[in-house]
Amino acid sequence: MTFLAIDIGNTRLKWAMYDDHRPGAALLAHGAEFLEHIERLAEGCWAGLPAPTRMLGCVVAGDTAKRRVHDQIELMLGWTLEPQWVVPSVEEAGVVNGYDHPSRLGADRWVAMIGARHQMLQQGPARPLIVVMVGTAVTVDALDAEGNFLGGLIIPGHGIMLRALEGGTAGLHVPTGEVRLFPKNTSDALTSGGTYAIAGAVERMYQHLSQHCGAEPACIMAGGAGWKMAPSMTRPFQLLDNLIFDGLLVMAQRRWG
Ligand SMILES: Nc1ncnc2c1ncn2[C@@H]1O[C@H](COP(=O)(O)OP(=O)(O)O)[C@@H](O)[C@H]1O
Ligand SMILES: CC(C)(COP(=O)(O)O)[C@@H](O)C(=O)NCCC(=O)O
Ligand SMILES: [K+]
Repeated sequence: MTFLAIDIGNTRLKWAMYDDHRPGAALLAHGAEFLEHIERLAEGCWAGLPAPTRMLGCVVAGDTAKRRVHDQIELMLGWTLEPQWVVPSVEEAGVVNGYDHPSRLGADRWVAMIGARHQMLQQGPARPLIVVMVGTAVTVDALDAEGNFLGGLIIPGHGIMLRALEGGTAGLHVPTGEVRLFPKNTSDALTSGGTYAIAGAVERMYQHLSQHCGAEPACIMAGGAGWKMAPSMTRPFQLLDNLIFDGLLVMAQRRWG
């Protein structure tokens, strides 16, 4: 009952193979490729893996990326699975989608919220919840204690912020700096500015949500650049490496039992 989980973001494809399609399944293998290297998967890290029985993925990088992954799956000898991709719905796994147009919500945000709520309920009582994903873009999503997704923020990630500033000015081409409370050079000013812009957005959402719910929210953070944010956060949070995969496992169990 091997299960392949795939998360195609705007920078990298992340994949993980589990021995079953349920939360708590054993991780057999995992990896990440930049999108320009998707064509390496079949001959590279997927070669020699056991054939997965099922596959569930989420993709925000567009249909071309999805088709390129289908091509890699077709190249795999003995793999006969039907790839399935998450489409955000009105309700799934105890999370209610409050977006104006539920299917226009990023599939990665939907999966991450379902994974995060499941994690929280494993650890203790239901609380309001903030889900932060620090990838190409940064998303800060809010759920009340009942599992209603109230809405969320989208802001540029570290890389996009820096490239936008470099592209829009003459004097901001500098190496990466350090995060400082009072930056005294351009490199540190840019690195600190980006980091505190993200931390500040999370702090604001924390205030909105605790005021709205009258309770202190839990905060779960994930994404390739999550570790960069960890020292600069203003509230308690939990950093989860496999949040999207956790969400895909919850959804897979509900689909296939
Ligand atoms: N080892 C790494 N490889 C790639 N990106 C990294 C790495 N460490 C940190 N990052 C940062 O993480 C971001 C990509 O994170 P990821 O979660 O893969 O994004 P996405 O889901 O949007 O593809 C990049 O913008 C980069 O700044
Ligand atoms: C906000 C995102 C670009 C984040 O993408 P990522 O940083 O994970 O590559 C993605 O979730 C997306 O394209 N969302 C669709 C629009 C929305 O969620 O409103
Ligand atoms: K992502």
